[in-house]
Amino acid sequence: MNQNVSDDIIIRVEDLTVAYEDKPVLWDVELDIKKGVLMAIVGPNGAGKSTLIKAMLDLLKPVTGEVRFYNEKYSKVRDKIAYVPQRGSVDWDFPTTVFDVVEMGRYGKVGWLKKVRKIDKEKTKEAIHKVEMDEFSDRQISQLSGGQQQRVFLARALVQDAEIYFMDEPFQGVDSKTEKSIVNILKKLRDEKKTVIVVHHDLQTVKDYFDYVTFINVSVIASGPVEEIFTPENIEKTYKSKKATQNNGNLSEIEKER
Ligand SMILES: Nc1ncnc2c1ncn2[C@@H]1O[C@H](COP(=O)(O)OP(=O)(O)OP(=O)(O)O)[C@@H](O)[C@H]1O
Repeated sequence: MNQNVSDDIIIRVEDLTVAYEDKPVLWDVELDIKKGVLMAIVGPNGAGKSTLIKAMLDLLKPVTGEVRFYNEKYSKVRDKIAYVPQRGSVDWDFPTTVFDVVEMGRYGKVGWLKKVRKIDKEKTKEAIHKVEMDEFSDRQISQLSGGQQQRVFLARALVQDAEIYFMDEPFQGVDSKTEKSIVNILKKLRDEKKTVIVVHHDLQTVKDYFDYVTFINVSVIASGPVEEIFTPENIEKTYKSKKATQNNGNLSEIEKER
């Protein structure tokens, strides 16, 4: 293999199969991701998009396969990786302020029991400013709109100064102004040579927002530059496949189908 090409690849997913109980939701996923891409992960409901991200971040144990970042296990490089989970996965009634939630993003750098330094406060303020939430800094998180919650999540990821960002549906439930400003932040990260991987729902905006796309429906259907891969054929293959909807079988039944 061309040395430069392989050097470019910073995330490698090999032969990844993930099941809940004995129901497989990802099957033999193979995926290479290059440094500096802004990539959408696209596929129908239940296709396994969130599961893929969670398995990559060691939040789920795969049946088979492995994921490597910079040729290392996730546990070795976790401080280089930031994750924005789905907004709905968090208890927004927890009594805490915007500033405190964003500052928590620094704990990976500070250590839980150490004192937050001046630099951490400054970085927190800077991230809140980037997502245009300055005036809400002292507000309780229970008193935010959906779009504002999403901005807080984003700031919490930005404050980590990571190299790789995973985001699970960052545009869900936000207005178009917030969506545009989030897209601008993602593009800026890409321009700074960060790698940004986003679970995304809206096929209409893939071409405008992203430069790489991965189509997934239980397995990877296609992955690569948007201009090459975002074709009607691949969209049809991904969305017409009944894999995700019919996939009620167990591991051995799926194996028979192959
Ligand atoms: N904790 C769980 N236990 C059992 N099954 C689960 C669990 N989480 C997800 N699933 C199932 O796994 C499949 C893939 O779910 P996943 O959330 O990864 O899909 P997705 O592509 O992100 O879907 P969506 O676009 O609807 O968010 C679905 O059939 C879902 O019902």
